[in-house]
Amino acid sequence: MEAPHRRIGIMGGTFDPIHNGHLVAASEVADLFSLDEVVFVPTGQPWQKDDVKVAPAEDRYLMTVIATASNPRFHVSRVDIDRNGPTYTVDTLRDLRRVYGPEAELYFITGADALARILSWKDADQIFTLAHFVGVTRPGFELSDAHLPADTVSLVQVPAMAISSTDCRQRVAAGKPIWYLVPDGVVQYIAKRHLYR
Ligand SMILES: Nc1ncnc2c1ncn2[C@@H]1O[C@H](COP(=O)(O)OP(=O)(O)OP(=O)(O)O)[C@@H](O)[C@H]1O
Ligand SMILES: O=C(O)c1ccc[n+]([C@@H]2O[C@H](COP(=O)([O-])O)[C@@H](O)[C@H]2O)c1
Repeated sequence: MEAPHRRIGIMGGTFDPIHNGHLVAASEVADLFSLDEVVFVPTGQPWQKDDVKVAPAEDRYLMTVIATASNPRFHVSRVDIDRNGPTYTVDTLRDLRRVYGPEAELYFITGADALARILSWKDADQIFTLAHFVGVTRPGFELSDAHLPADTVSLVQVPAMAISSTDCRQRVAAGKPIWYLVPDGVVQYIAKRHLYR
């Protein structure tokens, strides 16, 4: 009997830093869609965040590795940080298709805020042909697919985590704790590397 196609979740993000909202969303989608694995893909140059100071890609990559290390189904890909130039999801999906092969089923996970802006992404008309998209709820944002082509996106509810990377960075800058908003190893990595001060 033929082996079933592998189902791969893709969680793209700037992860500056990665927080428990990202991890809960990935874990919940993995369960709901019976994913074999979820690959976290830190951005190289997030062009829509050009006006924001972003931590070095290697720091964001290492924090993502630390945060996902204990979950055997979670992996981290360097495709976006190793590609030169601005990060476009159309490139991410093509690169990961090469990694996982033609038979793999790809599920790209986005929060409600990212999904709302998705038509501003490069080659937005093509990205929906390269993966299935899963939009997840996020406190403070409305989850909708009314602006998107039919049957390309699934909308799912995930446990509400009112956490953002922006808030984590601001808390560190203000000397406030980020324990339990991000994994312990990420708190320690941020302190060790003096990030966000
Ligand atoms: N608390 C959350 N719940 C659900 N999805 C989230 C949450 N935080 C981020 N996401 C989603 O994770 C992906 C990556 O997000 P990103 O790394 O930009 O984090 P962020 O918290 O939105 O960062 P920032 O505050 O710096 O903009 C996006 O699709 C985003 O919508
Ligand atoms: O392809 C694009 O043009 C594009 C524009 C903005 C964001 N994205 C992707 O959306 C994901 C979340 O991005 P961000 O900036 O909210 O951290 C991440 O995988 C980005 O590469 C993609």
